[in-house]
Amino acid sequence: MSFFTQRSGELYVEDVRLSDIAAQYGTPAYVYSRAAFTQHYLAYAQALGQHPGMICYAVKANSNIALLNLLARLGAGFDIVSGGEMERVLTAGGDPKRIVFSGVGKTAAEMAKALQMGIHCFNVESEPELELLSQVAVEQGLTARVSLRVNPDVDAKTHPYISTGLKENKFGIDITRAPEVYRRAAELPNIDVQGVDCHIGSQLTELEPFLDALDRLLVLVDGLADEGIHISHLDLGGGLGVTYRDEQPPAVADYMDAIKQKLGERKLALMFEPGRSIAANAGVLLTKVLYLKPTEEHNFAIIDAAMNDNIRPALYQAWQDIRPLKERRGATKRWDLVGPVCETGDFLGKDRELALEPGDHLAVMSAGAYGFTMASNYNTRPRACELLVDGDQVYVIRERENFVDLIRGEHVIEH
Ligand SMILES: Cc1ncc(COP(=O)(O)O)c(C=O)c1O
Ligand SMILES: N[C@@H](CCCC[NH3+])C(=O)O
Repeated sequence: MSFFTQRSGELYVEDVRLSDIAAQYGTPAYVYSRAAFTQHYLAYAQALGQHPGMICYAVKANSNIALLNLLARLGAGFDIVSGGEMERVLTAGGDPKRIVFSGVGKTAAEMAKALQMGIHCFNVESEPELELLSQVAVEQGLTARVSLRVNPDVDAKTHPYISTGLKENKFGIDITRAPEVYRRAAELPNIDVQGVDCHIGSQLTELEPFLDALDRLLVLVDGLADEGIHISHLDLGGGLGVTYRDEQPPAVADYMDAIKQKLGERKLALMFEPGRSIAANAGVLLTKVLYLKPTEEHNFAIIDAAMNDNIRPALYQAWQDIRPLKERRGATKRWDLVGPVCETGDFLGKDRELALEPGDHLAVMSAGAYGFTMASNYNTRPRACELLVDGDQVYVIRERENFVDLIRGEHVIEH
């Protein structure tokens, strides 16, 4: 069910007309639906059901503290990749015992803080990281619960930039070397080996790569058990895809059922780290048409949102639907929707059949994940505001940046 609906030619989020939001708060603006976030998270929690485990929302997808707080209140855990994300989760009232810490470049300071907070597990991505974690844990007089993130060399069949489980990717420990590293982990001081972690990529639309990876993980888990190294949980990714255009990703319940079935008699808790499938279709980016500039080659519609607000089209040639907030009768044309940034790659959509006039408002759909979190200040553009809709209420969950925000911490030198 979508919480972004068309009623009498106007686009709504829950019970609020998006054109009213654009008029009141201005553009560009990210707008999220509380009901959508809730529903997408609960789909995972319900599919996990009574099976031991945790749904750890991947904070990188959308890290606004209001959203983290909503998820924390629903009982979510969190997958973080930096000390900054940990601070966000804690500020939002997340339970440190429900945090897993992923990422290839954790620093000693980040490890120490995470140990002090008593996080659930470190997903360790290399041998030197494992050695450092042990040292830091000894210094702190604490024990680090760990999973090793193994790289199963499985093709996730997604965009190469968001594939993470191939040998050539920087992520994880080659699965063929994993037993050796587990042996080392088992003998290191202040390290408690708990899990096997695997993440093969994002925006996966087929079950097969997940299940192929799981087969390889289970061979590893069984082999380790034979050596007396007992694994109590699996942390499984990649990320289920979403429908941006016509993709048909598996349903969360089917995905999880298939995984549970493969476990057979093994008593393994299950952890998941979904980001996109919770956040993407819970948000849109509102923008306004500034100018129409038809040329011999292209019809450019210059809009007030740009690649600094949403870099996905520029970075991955990602396609996101672009819809008018009010349907306009009249002749349509194929428009390239381009932003004000001085880059040829600054577009949010190309060849979109729309009837446009200057001043019209548009929504870039499916923008709740990897939208605001990847935004920048390029061209000294303030980052957009973020708004959360709950029924007929609109809440400002992040104010639009101003010039003072943009130069904070900069200094001119005296001579
Ligand atoms: C380790 C890890 N966990 C979780 C995620 C979130 O993935 P997604 O947004 O596809 O659900 C990613 C991103 O690919 C990741 O690398
Ligand atoms: N930022 C990417 C996904 C990266 C997933 C994180 N490993 C996107 O927008 O599709």
